[in-house]
Amino acid sequence: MADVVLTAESMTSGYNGVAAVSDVNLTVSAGEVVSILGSNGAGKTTTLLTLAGLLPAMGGQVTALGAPVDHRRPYRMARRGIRLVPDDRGLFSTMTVRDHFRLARSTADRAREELVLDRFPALARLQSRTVGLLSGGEQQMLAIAVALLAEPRILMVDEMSLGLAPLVVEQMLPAIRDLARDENIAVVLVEQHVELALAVSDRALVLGHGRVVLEGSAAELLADRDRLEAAYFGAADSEAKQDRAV
Ligand SMILES: Nc1ncnc2c1ncn2[C@@H]1O[C@H](COP(=O)(O)OP(=O)(O)OP(=O)(O)O)[C@@H](O)[C@H]1O
Repeated sequence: MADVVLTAESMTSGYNGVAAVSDVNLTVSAGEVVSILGSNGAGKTTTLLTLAGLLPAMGGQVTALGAPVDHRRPYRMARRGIRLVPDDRGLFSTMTVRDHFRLARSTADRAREELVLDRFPALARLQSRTVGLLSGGEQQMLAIAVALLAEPRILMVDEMSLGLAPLVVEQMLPAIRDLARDENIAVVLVEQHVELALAVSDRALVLGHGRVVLEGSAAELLADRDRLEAAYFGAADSEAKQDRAV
């Protein structure tokens, strides 16, 4: 049986008591890549933050690595091996690449650092560069490298492709898939690049107005583009029609 490491059951969450996502069900196994897709405002980041324990669920249950996710103890979640790379990458712009590695050293030994640098050799050459002078792709590599130093069992990445050149995204997304397979990490991606995300994912779900409007294996979703587009754009279209009717 697949080693399920993350589950959401009827998960509802949002802000100031108002639900932004409702009734999300999800399971992710070790080594699997699952993408959360959907148009702007659909609820992707809210879902990811709730899965990571950074936002409280208003209803339902989230379980990670066999225990309920507890938003009141984010450090405990991190220690248990859950890492989120936020869409702003969570780096310090005036610190160097080496500083970021040093900061993470309490959780990483030298051998782990070598392994991570093998995956992103560009970072080895950029050790003394401050983050503010790195390209977007290099910053993204660093953000993921810092997360990997902690040997995560669940890695969540929010909009990895944000601000990156398409060619860089085409390199980085397969690197994430390889990571999941090689290190048996469960990966949850929030992505706007639907085709590229599906190309590296095992499964995906599409959110519309905070609800799951379509889900399936990446192969199934790619094989039925009409259905995928209807799910993806349907919510936005109906919203535009309502606006025009006013
Ligand atoms: N801090 C917040 N306070 C109140 N409402 C919020 C907050 N963050 C997001 N929202 C609202 O929750 C809904 C879902 O937002 P969310 O950021 O999860 O969507 P998304 O799918 O990630 O969007 P995008 O692709 O544009 O980043 C939106 O209506 C948004 O306005």
